[in-house]
Amino acid sequence: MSFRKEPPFKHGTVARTAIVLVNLGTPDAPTPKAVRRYLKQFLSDPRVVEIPRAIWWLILNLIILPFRSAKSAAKYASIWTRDGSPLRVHTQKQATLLRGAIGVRGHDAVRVVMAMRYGSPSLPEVLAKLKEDHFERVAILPAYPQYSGATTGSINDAVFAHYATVRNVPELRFIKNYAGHEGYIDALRDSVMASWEVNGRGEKLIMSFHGMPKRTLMLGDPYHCECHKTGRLLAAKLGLGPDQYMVTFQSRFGKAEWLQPYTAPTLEALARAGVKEVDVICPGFTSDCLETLEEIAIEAKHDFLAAGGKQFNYVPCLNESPAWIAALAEIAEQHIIGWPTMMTGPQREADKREAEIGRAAALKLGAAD
Ligand SMILES: C=CC1=C(C)c2cc3[nH]c(cc4nc(cc5[nH]c(cc1n2)c(C)c5CCC(=O)O)C(CCC(=O)O)=C4C)c(C)c3C=C
Ligand SMILES: [Fe+2]
Ligand SMILES: [Fe+2]
Repeated sequence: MSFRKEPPFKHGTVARTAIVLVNLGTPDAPTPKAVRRYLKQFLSDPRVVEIPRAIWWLILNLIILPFRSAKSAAKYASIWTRDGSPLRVHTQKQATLLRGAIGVRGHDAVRVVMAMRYGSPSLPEVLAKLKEDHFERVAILPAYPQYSGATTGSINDAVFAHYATVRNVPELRFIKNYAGHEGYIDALRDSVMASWEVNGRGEKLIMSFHGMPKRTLMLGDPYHCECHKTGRLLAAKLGLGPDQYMVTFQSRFGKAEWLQPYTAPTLEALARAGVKEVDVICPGFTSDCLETLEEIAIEAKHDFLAAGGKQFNYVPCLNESPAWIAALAEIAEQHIIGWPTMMTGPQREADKREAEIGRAAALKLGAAD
């Protein structure tokens, strides 16, 4: 086994801290070719589809990719922006704003970068660049408030796999979840209240989370529980009783049963039962993306209105909301605690002294020039 080439060792280099904001990933373009490439990588991940590999390879390559790529590309085209895929645009902006917010909190030597689990910028390329720039402490911050094996677990796999190819591995921290973090819940509450102010208040607040196969809940994945925790806390912050909100699950993929109740049929049933106005928020998505902008704000809205509903208020994702950026900074800060994050004079001096001691010891051993 050979390892990646280490950057040239230099005594006196300050060990630095980085935060990597990691999101799912998205195609590079809204074209069948780019969507196919993205879906192939995404859906080949055994954390995402837990079907025996040989059988799944046939289904994926002979059925899903040939048929789904063009259909999904058309959907992506309907939400694409001048700057690219909304998911990537928002995640990049969040990383930049988080850098500012964490700096203001006194951690001015911290670098914040974004990476994608699938597609670009890929985790291996981002982690390799941090290594090149001598970041010796790296915190992995998934863009998912609720843990699932298919999302956060898979990010961790990719980080472990990358560092398995590295000789001098940095110190690492992995943020698992923040489904109940007060700053996150407050930011969601602010979004709902802002929508209420502009659109008025619907009869029910639907909190729609991305689904997962039901089987994963039975096998011990905490995702379902964490979604309900977020839902409960958000409802409490808004003063909603149990009959004023619902937690639902969207984006079912494949034929197996997924977590229930499903978002779209629930909305249609509500419309048929006489509910005229709903508010819909997707708290598990921290950036607007295909699943929120197309599946909810376009498709689900259309279906709700077609079933007799009169007003569908889509509450945008947290995106770059100041309350969310502040929450992200707080979450990150709680996890980099104890790491050097400030470029103070004494810190620099201490680093220099430490480097001199190291260099002297290395010289003695004949391991430095
Ligand atoms: C927020 C958490 C997410 C979980 C949990 C999740 C599980 C999961 N997803 C699929 C299949 C697909 N998801 C797709 C898009 C997509 N999924 C998430 C997030 C979660 N997925 C996001 C943010 C997005 C949008 C990406 C974007 O580019 O905007 C897609 C691709 C789109 C499409 O073709 O419909 C698929 C496929 C599975 C199978 C799964 C759990 C097992
Ligand atoms: Fe998904
Ligand atoms: Fe979808």
